[in-house]
Amino acid sequence: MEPKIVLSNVKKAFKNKTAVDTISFSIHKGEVVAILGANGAGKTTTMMMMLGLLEPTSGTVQLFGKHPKEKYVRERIGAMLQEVSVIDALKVREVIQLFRSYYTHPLSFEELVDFTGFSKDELQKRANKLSGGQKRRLGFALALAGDPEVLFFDEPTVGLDVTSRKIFWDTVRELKQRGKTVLFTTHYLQEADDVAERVILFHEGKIISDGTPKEIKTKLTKQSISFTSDSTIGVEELKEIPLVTGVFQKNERTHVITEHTDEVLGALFARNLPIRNIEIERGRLEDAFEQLVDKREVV
Ligand SMILES: Nc1ncnc2c1ncn2[C@@H]1O[C@H](COP(=O)(O)OP(=O)(O)OP(=O)(O)O)[C@@H](O)[C@H]1O
Repeated sequence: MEPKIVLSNVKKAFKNKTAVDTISFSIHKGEVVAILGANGAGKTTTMMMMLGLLEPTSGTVQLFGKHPKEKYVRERIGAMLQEVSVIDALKVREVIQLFRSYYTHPLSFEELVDFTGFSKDELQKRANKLSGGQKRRLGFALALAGDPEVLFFDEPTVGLDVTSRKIFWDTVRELKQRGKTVLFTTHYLQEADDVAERVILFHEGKIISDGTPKEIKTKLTKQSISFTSDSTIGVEELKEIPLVTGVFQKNERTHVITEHTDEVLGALFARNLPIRNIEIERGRLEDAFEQLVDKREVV
């Protein structure tokens, strides 16, 4: 089956800044994909190019085999961006109905309300009276209004309380069940791990990893032995221990990365190093992420 989204060697440069640097990936029907990265990594710029709101400096973006701006594409995608601007003078109910009217086969009003959890009172509120979280939920309803095949969410849960977050992710799971393709950006590692089956990791405009959360974890988070020490232990000394693949310091703890914890632990003791509070950790996406992007990593 043809991929729904194809980016080929896409680059976006602003005046003196390359926001996205020659990236390529394809996304197929039914995938739920997280674009993960720290602030400024290029996630939003990439999403804007997929939506046809920004043109790449070079390379191509195709949705359904076409340019993102084509009507065929517009009718099949829905998006919720960081800034939700709504028509202030209308009530929530009216905005939702208005958006439904733009599409040939919209989702039913009841379904949209159900998905976004709006109460009767909230539906009567004017859009300009909504809280940040409510606005976001309205943005979600509007993204879904046309019953799109592909959905884009830029930092969807920023500003949502715990309950709204849960409603949102439950809905994304439901959308997946219905065969929808979902792309979302986040810098919450936990969200990517919980919800996405594929994580594309961005760092300084480049893709530095693309795989399942599990693949990322096994690829990157070798086991790590961490400890504290009263006296400074030279990084070089630790790096010299056989089977050690990395050493970094974080929150007063020294982390030694290895796939062979037993042997390395043995070597640490054999050297009589003054280490305390030893912990062995494995495979947290959080750590994988830090290992990838954190300049503090020494090896
Ligand atoms: N219109 C613009 N003009 C100049 N530089 C820009 C523009 N838009 C984005 N940038 C820069 O490009 C880089 C990537 O920005 P982008 O918004 O895509 O990152 P992001 O990963 O989405 O981050 P965030 O989570 O903060 O939204 C940043 O350094 C940003 O300052």
